[in-house]
Amino acid sequence: MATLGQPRNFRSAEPISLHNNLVTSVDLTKQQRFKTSSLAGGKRSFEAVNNGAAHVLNAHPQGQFRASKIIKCSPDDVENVQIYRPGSTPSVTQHPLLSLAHANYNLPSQLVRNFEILGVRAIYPWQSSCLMRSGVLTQSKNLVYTAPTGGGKSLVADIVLLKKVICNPPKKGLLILPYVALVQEKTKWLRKLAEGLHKEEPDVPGPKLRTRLRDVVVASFYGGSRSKVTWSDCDIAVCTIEKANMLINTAIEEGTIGDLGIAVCDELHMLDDEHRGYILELMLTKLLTLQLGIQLIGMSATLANPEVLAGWLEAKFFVAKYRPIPIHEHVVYDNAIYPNGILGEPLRTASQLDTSTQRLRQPTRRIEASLHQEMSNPVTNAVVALAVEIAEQGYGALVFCGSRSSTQSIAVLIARCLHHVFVPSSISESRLDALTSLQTLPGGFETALSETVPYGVGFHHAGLTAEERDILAEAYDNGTLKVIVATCSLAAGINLPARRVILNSARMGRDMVGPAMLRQMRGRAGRKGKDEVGETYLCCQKLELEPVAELLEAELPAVVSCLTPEKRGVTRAILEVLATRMISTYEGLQEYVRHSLLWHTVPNHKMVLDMLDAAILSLLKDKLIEVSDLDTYLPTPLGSAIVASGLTPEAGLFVHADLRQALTSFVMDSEIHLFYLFTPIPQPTTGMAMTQDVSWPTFRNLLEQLDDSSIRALRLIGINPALVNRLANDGLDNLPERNEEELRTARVYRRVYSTFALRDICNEVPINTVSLTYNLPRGTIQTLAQSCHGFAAGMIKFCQRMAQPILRTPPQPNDTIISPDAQFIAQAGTPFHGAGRSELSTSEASGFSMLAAVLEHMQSRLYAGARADLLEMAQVTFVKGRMARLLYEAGFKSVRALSEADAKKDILPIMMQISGWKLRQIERESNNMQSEEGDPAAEGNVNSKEQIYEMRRKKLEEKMLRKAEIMVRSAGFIYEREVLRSVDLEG
Ligand SMILES: Nc1ncnc2c1ncn2[C@@H]1O[C@H](COP(=O)(O)OP(=O)(O)OP(=O)(O)O)[C@@H](O)[C@H]1O
Repeated sequence: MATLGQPRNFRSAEPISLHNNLVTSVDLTKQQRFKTSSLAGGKRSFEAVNNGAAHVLNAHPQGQFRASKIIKCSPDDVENVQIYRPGSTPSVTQHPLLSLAHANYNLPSQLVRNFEILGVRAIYPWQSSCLMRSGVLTQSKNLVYTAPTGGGKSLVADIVLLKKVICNPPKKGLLILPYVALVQEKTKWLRKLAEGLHKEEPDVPGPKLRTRLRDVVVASFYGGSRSKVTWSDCDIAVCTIEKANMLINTAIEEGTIGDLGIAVCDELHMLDDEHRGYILELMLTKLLTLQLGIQLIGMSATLANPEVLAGWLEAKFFVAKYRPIPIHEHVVYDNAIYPNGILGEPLRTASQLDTSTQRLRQPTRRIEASLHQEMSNPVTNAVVALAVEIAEQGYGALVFCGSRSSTQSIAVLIARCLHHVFVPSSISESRLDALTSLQTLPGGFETALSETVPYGVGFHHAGLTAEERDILAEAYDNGTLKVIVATCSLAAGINLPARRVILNSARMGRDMVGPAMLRQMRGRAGRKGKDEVGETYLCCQKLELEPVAELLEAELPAVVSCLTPEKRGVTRAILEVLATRMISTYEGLQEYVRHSLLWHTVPNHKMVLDMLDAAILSLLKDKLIEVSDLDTYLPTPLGSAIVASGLTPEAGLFVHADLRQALTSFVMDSEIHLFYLFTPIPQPTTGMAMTQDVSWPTFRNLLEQLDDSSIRALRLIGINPALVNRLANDGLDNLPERNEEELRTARVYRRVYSTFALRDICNEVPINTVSLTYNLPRGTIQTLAQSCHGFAAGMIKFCQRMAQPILRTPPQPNDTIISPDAQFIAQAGTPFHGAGRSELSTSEASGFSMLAAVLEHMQSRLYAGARADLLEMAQVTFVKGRMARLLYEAGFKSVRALSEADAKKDILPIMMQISGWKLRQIERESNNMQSEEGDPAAEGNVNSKEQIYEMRRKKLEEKMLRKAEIMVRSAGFIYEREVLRSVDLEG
């Protein structure tokens, strides 16, 4: 007989006993005893609901929609997750080194306390060995390490990073992560860990050394971030890969790179990511080449060759196999569940299932076929049944789907099956709260969520806005939602309470997921501190068994360099080190490539040196670098502008051509030309928006609505309205992209299409309308607006650099060797040679300076999403686009006026006006809820639809009032700041 630990939320207070370890999830759910007063309906017992369902399955399709039952069929059934025992971890009394307070770690006591507050009372033995044995904490050695997902890797890096930054006051730390969501999550976590921690730093310079204590500042840096914190203001910068590279470039150029004490790179396997891995490599190679003693830490759960990467990073390496919560894996097909690896042998091939031992052929459980048309597909039937089963027990399920549309449809099915599950009123209220938060988002919300969230189900994909995704992820994290159906956007590194991870097929889009992604997805199950049990179910069609079995057995591929000629090459890397003035000689460049992963993994070093020569030549040809009179390499203003704005050389040349054209014939009487210059150029790394297909009929309609000067601007940019007309009439999808010229043309048309969407956002068109007009998801539109913000900042920098003369530092004594090819070019007297040649004419430089000023003005409009007259107001929290306009029209034309407003009397009515459509939605939903649950009178204390509506309207009003109060306070702060600034200026 086994007993359960204290269950969460839905569970009875009494531990439930399991007979012979065979009690099923359904049995457990039947034993649930809790009183509820659900907003949605009556108080029928589980049995009543369940039995009733059998008889009237199709009579009330909405109310009686049921997930299929899962039935035990093997005596070895260990499916009931409750009987799994998490592996035990030795205690601090057994092993004193497992306490972070141990003198060997020499950590500030406040840091140890903060870890304890966050649930880390003892570290795992492998974490302790990794910290001590590698000398990483005591001797600042570089380290590459790997441990299974959820094995506690981040914690090791957190300790090293924080210790380094706190105990070496002048030093800063950099934490590099691949995704914005991870950057945000990690920033919050590190801020909690750094609470109450101080750095000692010199107070006033002088003969007497006086010090003061200063808080540790953790800041995040990512494209589209609105944070004003700079590198110099923070101690720990948590960044995406691209932002980290830009910070490092700036620090090298400004001579402050010596302040960097440690760089931690999480998800190190991203090195071989097709689009972004090479940036990680060229960045780490810079830090290695500098030889400044910057400590490098790299980690990942999916590294096949950590020793190679450790060799490259001059690091110790450490491999851990420990996972505090083991994951129990299953394969599901044809409505049958098979364990993978848990009953002995893992599943090696598909045929093994049919021909091998009885033990493996026999599924442990079966899922009844569904009578519902919507679940006739066995994969859908299994996914829904498995998710509903665990949600009914009160635990979290994370379901991964291959496409955005399937996340939504599966979530709706799961939610329909959960209609009958009763939940405590506190939970149903927090679900309604989450729904209200979604409904009050200024960018609108995905209405299908109102079918799922009240039943504890959400879906999550890149088509939703960031705010929607945040609300859903938070609601799932705090137990309000029990199921999240997501694309792989939620796969990497995220810490969520998923007891059960379910894969709705092993495909993401058209392709099979790779072994690394599969591990990442499955690794979301059973995370310490979030849940004590983890299990995964990979559901597939029978036809797919062979590739699925291969996938399950596949070894992780070795991480390789993306700087090879057939991938990204070394041109960008070489331009960056020259443009930041880190290197100026051929010898220096050779030294740089010798520090690359490419050099460490490609046996043919001559090939790497040839690549270097080819890159130098191509940069010279494109006039991005030049050879000085002293035979060193220098960046041209263009090369320097490209690096400062974070572009690739190729994208930089494209932008430069556009900007030069804008200088010669800028159409000032239309905004379209300016918006075009702010639209990120279509390339894979700039996000989904750039790769979307153009709807030619929409393009034609948009052109037809333009005035003459806008058409003139577009013609100058390269748009031919007759061609758009033809494409729209012929019903063609895309322009051909067979050669350079065609590629450029297609790029210009796609970019202009995005420009229209951007113009609409800045002209206060609601995001919903923009989404409908361009047939793009709201999340994509939001990503476009956000990436434009970063791109615009890059364009301004680009123009400023083009307007600045390049500072020429005197060469060092040994800085005289240039590559043989470059020498040849120099001797042949090509126009690339000689200082000053590439400097721009004064008129061109002042043209760029003017352009920078104009772009700077437009950047504020982009930021605000509002027209020029509303810019001041749009600085206020929650005042964006349409809200700014309504306040303006109601007489609040300045920040000062808003700061003096009465939140309840003046602002709340305006906010409720904006929420008119939300009220209508609430009304519709209240009607539905009431009618779905039958006759309220018969059910006793069920709320009437008016009561439901009124309750939700009040909630909405309360929420709006809170927002209005924040708005007025924020206006007050801004006004005060302005007054202080003007006093300063006068002073
Ligand atoms: N020693 C510990 N004691 C208690 N909880 C821990 C310990 N180490 C890590 N955890 C917790 O375990 C969870 C997973 O840890 P962490 O995120 O560090 O794993 P990871 O190996 O980096 O995972 P992934 O590869 O999936 O990103 C977190 O909630 C973390 O706080």
